[in-house]
Amino acid sequence: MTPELKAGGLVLRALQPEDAPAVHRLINDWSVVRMLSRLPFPYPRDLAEQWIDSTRHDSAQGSAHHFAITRDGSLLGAIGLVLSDDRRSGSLGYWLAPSAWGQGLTTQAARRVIEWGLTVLRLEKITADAAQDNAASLAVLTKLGFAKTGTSSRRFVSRGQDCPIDLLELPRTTFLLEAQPPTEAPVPPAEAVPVAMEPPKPRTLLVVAAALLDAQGRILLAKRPEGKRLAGLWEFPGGKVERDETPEQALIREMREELGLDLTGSCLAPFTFVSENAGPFHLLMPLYVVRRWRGVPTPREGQTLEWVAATDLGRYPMPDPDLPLIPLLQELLG
Ligand SMILES: Nc1nc2c([nH]c(=O)n2[C@H]2C[C@H](O)[C@@H](COP(=O)(O)OP(=O)(O)OP(=O)(O)O)O2)c(=O)[nH]1
Repeated sequence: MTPELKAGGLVLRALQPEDAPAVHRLINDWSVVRMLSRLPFPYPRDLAEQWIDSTRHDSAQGSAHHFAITRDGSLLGAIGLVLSDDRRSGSLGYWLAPSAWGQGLTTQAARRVIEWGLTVLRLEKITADAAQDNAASLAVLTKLGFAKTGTSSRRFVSRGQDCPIDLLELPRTTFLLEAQPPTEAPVPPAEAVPVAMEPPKPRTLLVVAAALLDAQGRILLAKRPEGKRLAGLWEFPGGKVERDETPEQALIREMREELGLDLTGSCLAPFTFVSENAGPFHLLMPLYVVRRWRGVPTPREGQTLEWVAATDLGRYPMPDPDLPLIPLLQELLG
């Protein structure tokens, strides 16, 4: 299913039948239609209804995800990812009403959809194309890190002619490596910065996490909320170790802040650790196994919580560094 995503002040959500009048009004504009290859001009009202229906069907099948781009409840445009048959790549398409142009909104919406596609859907790359005279769209794609892979030509129904198009591609690694570091990542003290102008080394981020186990041996996973880095991915509850904390103190604090649990006096059994390149930083994450605590896990930071059997862990999209933990936990709990 197509989730709701947040991007700055924008809400990206599945299209609804009630959107048809607004979709029709906004697309039925020469400056929009002339850049969309398959649509006629004038754009008939029933095509808007048919298109919305088809997006809902695609979403149920998982073959494509189309989002209405909305701000304060008003529809401004749409953006979508059509997946390849093997579901390893997605083709990005979008349109925005002229009244919303020039505010960076397409870039904002596209960045969030791309991030979601590359992390939650685990796509390997995103492709896109644009008419060569669509300078605004090509600028957006370049800003997002897309690189031109070739050219082609396509029939534009509204223009009644074949037009040259640029083909572009954004590999998963490019996008994830260019992601901004989290704002609260520790900054090395000034005296530790070498004077020589060497390229900056990846910073190591120390994060503690817990595999909380219930009486049936299920593990508590938390889905990262919209607005955070890696939103929509499932993780082991935990967080960054502050400068003056031990990992165990940090874990006790995080469990209280995130889940309302009291772990003081509980056995915090070190299980294993992750040491992985996580894009903008290097992640060092000890994982503790915890079977006893006081309180009932309650999502206090907008997360979604689920108790998951070890055998089902693979069904929950997780950050890359967590993947090796899955077979280890399955072995522990098998
Ligand atoms: N808690 C947790 N974090 C993980 C896991 N896997 C993984 O890559 N991480 C990353 C995501 C974050 O970049 C970082 C955890 O930091 P955090 O949860 O305290 O902070 P955050 O980025 O959510 O953001 P913020 O609260 O500082 O805004 O470690 C995991 O299984 N559990």
